[in-house]
Order: sequence, then structure tokens, then C-alpha cells
Amino acid sequence: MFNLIPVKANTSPIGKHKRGVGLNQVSQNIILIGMMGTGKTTVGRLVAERLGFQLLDLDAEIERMEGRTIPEMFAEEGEAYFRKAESRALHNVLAAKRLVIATGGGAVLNPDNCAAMKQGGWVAALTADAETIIERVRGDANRPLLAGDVEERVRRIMAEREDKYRFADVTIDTVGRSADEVATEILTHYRG
Ligand SMILES: Nc1ncnc2c1ncn2[C@@H]1O[C@H](COP(=O)(O)OP(=O)(O)OP(=O)(O)O)[C@@H](O)[C@H]1O
Ligand SMILES: O=C(O)C1=C[C@@H](O)[C@@H](O)[C@H](O)C1
Ligand SMILES: [Mg+2]
Repeated sequence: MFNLIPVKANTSPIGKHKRGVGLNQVSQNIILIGMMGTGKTTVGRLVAERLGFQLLDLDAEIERMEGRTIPEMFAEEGEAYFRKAESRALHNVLAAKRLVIATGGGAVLNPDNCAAMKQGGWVAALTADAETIIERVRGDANRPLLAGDVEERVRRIMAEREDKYRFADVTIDTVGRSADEVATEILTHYRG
């Protein structure tokens, strides 16, 4: 089975949801996309807690499937191998229901992945400017694509992926907002 991360029971008043829908009425997977450091994993956990969904972090699922860390996979097999594993993991988990899926920043690079996400859930893109992302990811050694000159890498990757997150159903800017505020905004848009 997947590496489902247990979350606390719904602790936030579901009534805060714009349409006041009940837990039994919302079932569509929520899929978070966005550049590294936009907060998909952090915010995904909060959204899952509030909806009573389970969080599935795709990077963690790939690590579970492979029995090694992402930096190890990049070092031992290269990025192309990682992308295949990522695609496989994504397609597997999309068969489930009532998940918040926090994808890795590069899951959108494969158009088949994007089509599968559109088909398999409601997609929210998180955004932030380069300065904010650099501040958030600096010092974290778990992102092999950012090894070396973090500033240069973040700016280059952001430019390369500029149009890749546009297929989302909604786009939410995270700059100057806490993860909790971002989670609240996601829930105001989600229609289940
Ligand atoms: N809204 C926010 N405000 C401030 N810090 C945040 C916010 N969201 C996330 N962070 C912090 O930014 C860092 C990166 O967040 P996170 O790991 O959730 O990003 P991610 O989008 O999942 O990245 P990746 O694509 O690499 O998986 C973490 O230290 C997290 O605590
Ligand atoms: O943006 C990316 O390409 C990546 C983001 C991370 O979540 C991991 O999936 C991996 O480090 C690659
Ligand atoms: Mg993440």
C-alpha cells in the first residue's frame, strides 16, 4: 500500500469551508503542484488534517518504493530514472480517493503526469517568488537539483518551468502568508 501519512482527525471547523460542505460530501483528491519550496508538503498536511483526508507526499512515496532517499536516487541512477519512478508513483496513487497529494516540484515536467493529475483530482498550484523560495530551501540538502549555487539554481529552474504549473484549477500565492493561511485559501476554492 502507499505511504499514507496519518493526520489528526479534522480539527478545524469544516463550516469555515465556503460552501459548508460536510466531510462525507467531499471526496475528490486534492493535488498540490508548484516549485520546490512553495510549501506543498507543509500545506498539504494542514489541508489533509482539516478535511479528514490522508496526506500522500509523493517524494516520500517514491523513497518508500525505492528503499532509498531522493538524493541517493539522483546520485546512483540519475534524474531520468527518478522521473520514471515519480511518474509510476503518481499514477499508482491517483487510483485512490480522498487524498491530499503533495507532488514533487518536477512532477509537472511530464505532460502525461499533468493529464493524469487533471483526471485524478482537483489541482492547486502554489507559487512564491525566487527570493522567498531561496530563503525557504537554503540549507536543506534533500533537493539534489539545488545543490551548489542555490540562488542560481532556483532562478534557472523557475525560468525553465515558468509555464508548467498553469494547468492547475487554481493558483495560490504563498508569499507573506503562513502555511495555515494558504491551507485556508485552498479550502475556500475546493468544491469536493
Ligand atoms: N507559507 C509558508 N510560509 C513560510 N514558510 C513556509 C511556508 N510554506 C512552507 N514553508 C517552509 O518552506 C520550506 C519548504 O516547504 P515544503 O517542504 O513544504 O515545500 P515543497 O513545496 O513541498 O517542496 P518540494 O517540491 O521540494 O517537495 C519548509 O521549511 C517549510 O516549513
Ligand atoms: O523540483 C524538482 O524537480 C524536485 C523537487 C523535489 O520535490 C523532489 O521531487 C526532487 O528533489 C526534484
Ligand atoms: Mg514536498
